[in-house]
Amino acid sequence: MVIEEWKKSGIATKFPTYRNSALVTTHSWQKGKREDDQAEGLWRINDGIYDFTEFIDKHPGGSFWIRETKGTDITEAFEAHHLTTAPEKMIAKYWVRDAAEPRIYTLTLDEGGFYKTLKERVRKELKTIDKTPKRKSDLIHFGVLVSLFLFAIISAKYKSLVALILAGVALCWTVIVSHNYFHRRDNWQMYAFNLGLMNFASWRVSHAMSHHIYPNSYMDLELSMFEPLLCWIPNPQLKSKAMRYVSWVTEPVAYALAFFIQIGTRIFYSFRHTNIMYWHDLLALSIPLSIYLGTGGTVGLLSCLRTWLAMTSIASFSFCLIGLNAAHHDPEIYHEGDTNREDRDWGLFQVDTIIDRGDLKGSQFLVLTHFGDHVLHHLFPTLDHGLLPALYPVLLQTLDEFKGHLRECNHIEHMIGQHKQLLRIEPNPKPPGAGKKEI
Ligand code: HEM
Repeated sequence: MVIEEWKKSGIATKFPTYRNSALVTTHSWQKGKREDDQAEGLWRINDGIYDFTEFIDKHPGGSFWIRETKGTDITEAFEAHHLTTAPEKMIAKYWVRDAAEPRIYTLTLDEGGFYKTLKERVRKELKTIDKTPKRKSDLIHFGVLVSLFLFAIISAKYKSLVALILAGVALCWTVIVSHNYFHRRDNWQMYAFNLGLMNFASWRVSHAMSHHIYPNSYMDLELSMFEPLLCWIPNPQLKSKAMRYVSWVTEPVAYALAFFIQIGTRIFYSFRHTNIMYWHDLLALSIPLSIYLGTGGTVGLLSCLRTWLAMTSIASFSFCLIGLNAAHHDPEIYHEGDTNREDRDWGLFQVDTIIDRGDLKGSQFLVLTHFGDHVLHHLFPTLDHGLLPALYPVLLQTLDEFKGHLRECNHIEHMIGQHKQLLRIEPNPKPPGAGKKEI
């Protein structure tokens, strides 16, 4: 089949099927991936087909990861989620046959390449570094979680706008800090992510399996979910001239409604198509309930609901303001259609799709609440953010050896860059890493 020129991906030989669905959801992404991935109904790692059915409930990281990836190519996800060598040794037992067709993904994970070299060094480094920052992350998570409930109650009881804004910001931070936890084996902290009307299980697909593995490409669900409202891919087939400028106006509305749009889409899709709701979606209701009980029933139910919806909207706005301007969108950053780096290493591709927030470095609180240390987080998503700063020396050394660059800028620069990216339709002719802002 001939692929139209604009549909050619820089990281795969196929235009993803899910992009043709009427409504883009985690379910349509997974369904499309099963059709595209040449995994023969089982699990594919490199050119091998494996049957992990027996292992689903035994997986130390939780059954979700294996169950939800059945029928797909998990090569990069498998590599990025394990720092020990144990999983690699275990898979032989589940091998079924060699795959009939070549892999559709063209990024590499070669021995001696950037990612494998860095991972080996990180594995060694982790044996020696101080692990106490992990406990500090737990405390920060607990602190923002408790404060969101306290501010919500105070806001309803005293009709305080300041407390309402603080409740919204605390909710936004709780959601972002909980993201530190849902990338790992199951734990209680990840459930707090759902307080913002989004769902950690859904985000394990759209964020951990899609965005993290294939950032800024056609396979990145976190890009396609915003289209055509906001479109960062520099391609006139995807964004009309009007849409480029209109997006600057619609953007604040999209920010304020993003959390509601997510749950609305999931409810609609569950009714019309396949259920993608979970019991833990109900956790968000603990907020209005706590407001009601915390005010001793003196505030009416309607008022409790109003406070909850208002703080959720503030949280949604703050979340987008932070998240969409955190790392990935700037004309200097690789997006689908731009010129590729010659070295196709998966880890270098991650580095090329990110400019870190330099203004957050040094503060564990700011890093956790603002998606900081983003390059290292993309490369090693299961590591607590508190451990990442200790890994910069090996990262910088390895990047130097493989002609990669760690780039940094501050929040304002990211906001300007993100808006320029919304306007951009010309592919970047320069290979990644060749621009300014290197450190
Ligand atoms: C899509 C594929 C997979 C994903 C996304 C995944 C994800 C994860 C996660 C998140 C953890 C917990 C890490 C932590 O909290 O530190 C984990 C641990 C683990 N997984 Fe997987 N896993 C996958 C496939 C597999 C397979 C196929 C095997 C072996 C047959 C395996 C074996 C293990 C083992 C032994 C651990 C505990 C030791 C370690 O973290 O290295 N996983 N996995």
